Amino acid sequence: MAAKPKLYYFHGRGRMESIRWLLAAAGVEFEEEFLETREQYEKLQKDGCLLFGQVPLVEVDGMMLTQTRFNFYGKDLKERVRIDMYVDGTLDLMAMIMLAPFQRPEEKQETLASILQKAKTRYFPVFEKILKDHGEDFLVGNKFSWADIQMLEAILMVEELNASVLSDFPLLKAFKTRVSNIPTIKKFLQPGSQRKPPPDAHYVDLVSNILQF
Ligand SMILES: N[C@@H](CCC(=O)N[C@@H](CS)C(=O)NCC(=O)O)C(=O)O
Repeated sequence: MAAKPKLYYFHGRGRMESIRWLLAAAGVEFEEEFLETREQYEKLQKDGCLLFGQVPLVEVDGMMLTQTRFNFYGKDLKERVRIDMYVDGTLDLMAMIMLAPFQRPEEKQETLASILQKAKTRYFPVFEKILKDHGEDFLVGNKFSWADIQMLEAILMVEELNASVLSDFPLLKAFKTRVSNIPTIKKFLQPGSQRKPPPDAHYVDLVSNILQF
């Protein structure tokens, strides 16, 4: 049996969390090595594991993968293009939320308010309309895909900023319930899974120290 994929990242969400979501949704078990020191990060670099000198790093069957994306990936090119567009859109939204904790406290509140506004006016209306227009259960091809996994991750991140953010988006609300109840996802959402909590001050300090910014 092939060894479990091994994930190298900080003990927090960041850019690894979407990969954790994807593996969890696929029912793939994985191991994690958490970066706690600058030395661990430098060793990965010295050993040539980090193509662009960056984490996330995923080790699968002896291959060292960065820029990591896995497949839940549509039946043809047209579906894949749509999945890519939706994934990249939600990733832009999530990246803003991901980076906010690294800002100075006086900027942070303003940034979070602006992210929330963008979620409500730029991103969620698009996905609400997609669901309304095709009337299907999932975003692409009436089949559970990477776009759905990441949409749910994004919804939950935005709800951490404002719990009632979906009140004007009934189809997204129903989508959230539907996807959350897929058995592998349901398991990942339960306490004790490898899902990580929102970043706290300790996480922010740790990442800033290891990456030296
Ligand atoms: N496009 C890359 C971006 C990776 C990235 O920005 N990683 C950050 C940590 S979350 C990093 O390693 N920064 C160190 C650096 O760029 O020197 C991906 O998604 O994997």
